[in-house]
Amino acid sequence: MPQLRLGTRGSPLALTQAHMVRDALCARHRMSPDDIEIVVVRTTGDKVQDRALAEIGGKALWTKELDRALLNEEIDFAVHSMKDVETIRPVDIAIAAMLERADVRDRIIGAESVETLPQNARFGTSSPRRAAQLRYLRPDLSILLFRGNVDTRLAKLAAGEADATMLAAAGLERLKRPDIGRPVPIDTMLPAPAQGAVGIECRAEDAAMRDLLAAIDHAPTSRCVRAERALLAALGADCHSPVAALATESGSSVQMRAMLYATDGSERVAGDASAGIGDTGFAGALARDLLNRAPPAIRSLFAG
Ligand SMILES: NCc1[nH]cc(CCC(=O)O)c1CC(=O)O
Repeated sequence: MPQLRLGTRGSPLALTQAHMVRDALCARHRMSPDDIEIVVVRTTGDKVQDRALAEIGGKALWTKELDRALLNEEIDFAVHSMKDVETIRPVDIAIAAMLERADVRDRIIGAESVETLPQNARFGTSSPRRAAQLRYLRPDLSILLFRGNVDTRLAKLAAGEADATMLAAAGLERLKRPDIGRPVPIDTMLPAPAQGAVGIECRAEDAAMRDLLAAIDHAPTSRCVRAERALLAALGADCHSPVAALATESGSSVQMRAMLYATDGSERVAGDASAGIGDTGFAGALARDLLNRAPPAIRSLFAG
């Protein structure tokens, strides 16, 4: 009899991540996999595949249905790619743990590098961040809307719908396809905030669940991803904003690099900051610094 119900989206990547979380809990708490039932919940983002996400309007495309299942006690905890989790969460839902972050880079598929893409190549992506970064570096490219899960996008590429695309290395690794494409250096494409991190949420009041999950939390990942999310919050940004940010820890300090782009990639503003580990204010300060220096075309994108 399963005692805990784990909610997840049904994509192959989401299911893989759900199994990683189940394995981590079993290893840590000496539970058996039979104790954790995996419950697939279909989200709006899964149902609507043919339009740009920004166009669908509405928020919480990847989480709303899972949030509802959590609050209705149909599931006890939910697994997400932290990159897809809204900046502002319902107060009665807690991000209780994160697994150790994987490779944070993007991988380019269909070309060796951004620099060596043929002139005027067709680049498939539906990420406003990737589109803006590519337009900034390579204004000649034509950017095409490319949605769907990892396999769908690879199939579209194979069918010649675009010359190249980009996917997160973390997703490819978890799907056991780590050799597809080439990694793009961080200096060329700074990743999305929270890229590569898997997060686990539960009801804020569920102290027993929070304790179980806290035991599998990877603290450096949690701190870095929370700092990146604090930057987004201070910017008034969400996962559809053309923002790149990466926090990393070394020794007793944390560094963050961040970039804001104009949607058309015509301009960008970059900044970095460092602080002692555990500093909670430095990301907000970096956000304000970026907004102060941002040209109007960028500042107008952010509500912060
Ligand atoms: N927005 C889709 C999404 N959300 C998380 C990942 C990959 C895994 C991760 O970054 O943690 C992806 C696919 C991609 O960007 O290639």
